[in-house]
Amino acid sequence: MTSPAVEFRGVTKRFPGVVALDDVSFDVHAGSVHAVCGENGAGKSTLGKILSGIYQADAGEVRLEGRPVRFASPRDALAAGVAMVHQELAFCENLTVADNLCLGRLPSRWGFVDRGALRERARALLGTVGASIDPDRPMASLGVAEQQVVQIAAAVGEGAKVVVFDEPTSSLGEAEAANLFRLIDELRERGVAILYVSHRMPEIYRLCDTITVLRDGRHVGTHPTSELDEASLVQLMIGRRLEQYFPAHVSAPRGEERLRVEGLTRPGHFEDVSFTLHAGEVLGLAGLVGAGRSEVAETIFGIVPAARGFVSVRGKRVQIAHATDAMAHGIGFVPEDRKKQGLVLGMRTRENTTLPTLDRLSRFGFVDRAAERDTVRIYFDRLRVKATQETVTAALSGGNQQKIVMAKWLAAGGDILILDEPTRGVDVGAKAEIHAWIDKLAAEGAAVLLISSELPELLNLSSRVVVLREGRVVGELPREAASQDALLRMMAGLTSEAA
Ligand SMILES: Nc1ncnc2c1ncn2[C@@H]1O[C@H](COP(=O)(O)OP(=O)(O)OP(=O)(O)O)[C@@H](O)[C@H]1O
Repeated sequence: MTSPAVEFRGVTKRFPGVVALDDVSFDVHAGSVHAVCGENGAGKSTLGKILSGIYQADAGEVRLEGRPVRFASPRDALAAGVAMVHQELAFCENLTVADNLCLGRLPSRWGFVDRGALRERARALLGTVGASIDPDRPMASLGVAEQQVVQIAAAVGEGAKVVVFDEPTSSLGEAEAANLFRLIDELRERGVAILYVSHRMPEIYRLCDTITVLRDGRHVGTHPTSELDEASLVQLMIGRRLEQYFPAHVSAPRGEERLRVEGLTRPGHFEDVSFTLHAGEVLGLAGLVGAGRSEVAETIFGIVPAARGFVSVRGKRVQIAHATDAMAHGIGFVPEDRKKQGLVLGMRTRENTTLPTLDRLSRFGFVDRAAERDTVRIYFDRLRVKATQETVTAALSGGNQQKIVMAKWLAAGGDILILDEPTRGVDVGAKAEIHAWIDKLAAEGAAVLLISSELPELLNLSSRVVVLREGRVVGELPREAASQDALLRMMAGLTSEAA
């Protein structure tokens, strides 16, 4: 019998104060897509990083086709046939697509790089994954989906036998995700073994043949997908049953107008955007990637000013030139890109959580540390943040960082909340908690503007959905009329522009 493509044997990895992986053993087979599931901080990314040479295990062994391997770097792993597809730019940004695809084996003639041959090789590689990206484009000009396609082409070009994907769809729209799934199916057909880390249930069930669950760094089971239904999977991950993903709505009558946006325009990003947001409602903002949703949110919060248009808060026109102006008007903002806008990664989790709240927690100019700790404890417990209050935020897993951004704005208690992809990268238990929280906030009178690429999330939580396409508002649907299909058609421009 042939050996499995990958065998993890007793793999253990410690970071200061935490055992990220504790004696993990399981096999991954060639020609299969193998999901790795678990709560935030369970050790999923760490496992992928050990396999692809970014981290080294403290104990245990990884075997590739039966042979023990120990990679000192991603380059080592790639040479042995293991590639990782990253969410963030993993390439040299200022080089072209072709340079990046052929790094390490640049074709040369008489001592010079042969640009023509380079371009041809890159084009051929991109062709193998059905992509028609111009090889001369600088990497930095590519969107996330295109960058991933280039990474997959590079992996195929290197003859990778194992490819690790870590939450690859978290920044993709529906169409881009569908394209990625097609490519992953093709990799499987070629006999590649795929390790697939994700929190998104539908895609795990769409793609994966086998599911491994980690909890607190320990292996709690490996099962064929066909033998593990969703409820059992969730129970394995979080150690308890989860009754519902979406809360039963606590209905709140629509109250006074809190926010009005009129003719808001940032040329090249969005044009003439108008809507109102009322107390007690969750207003969904839908659109494809690039439709301008996040840009509108950033402008309302004062991160990038508008060229034209007005914002009114509680019936009065206001000038919001900086985030501090927005906060003074009771606006809170959970941004899409937590690393750039949501968190100071070098700070402790406690400090990040109470940044907007320090005034309230201070007396005579001194922060009341006990009150600060109590506040933080409440939100960390409810969101089940897996870190101490003193942990440096950079050391947290991605999902736990997202929970800190949520905790920060929930603690700040503004009555207008803009949430841009609030559950991105968050595990299923905390996701349900955040959903219930959004619903409760609205029931208690907050006005919530919700941006989410996960349509079920948007549809279940919003009382109305405004649709943006190419920077313009193209329609509005009340909850009763907003089906996934109707929204997708509107987002893609396949329907009349009815309001
Ligand atoms: N470089 C690091 N330094 C210190 N601690 C780390 C580091 N990387 C990970 N950890 C810790 O190891 C544990 C596992 O993290 P890991 O990123 O593997 O989790 P995960 O399952 O991928 O979570 P998520 O779903 O949130 O991405 C966490 O407690 C995390 O804080």
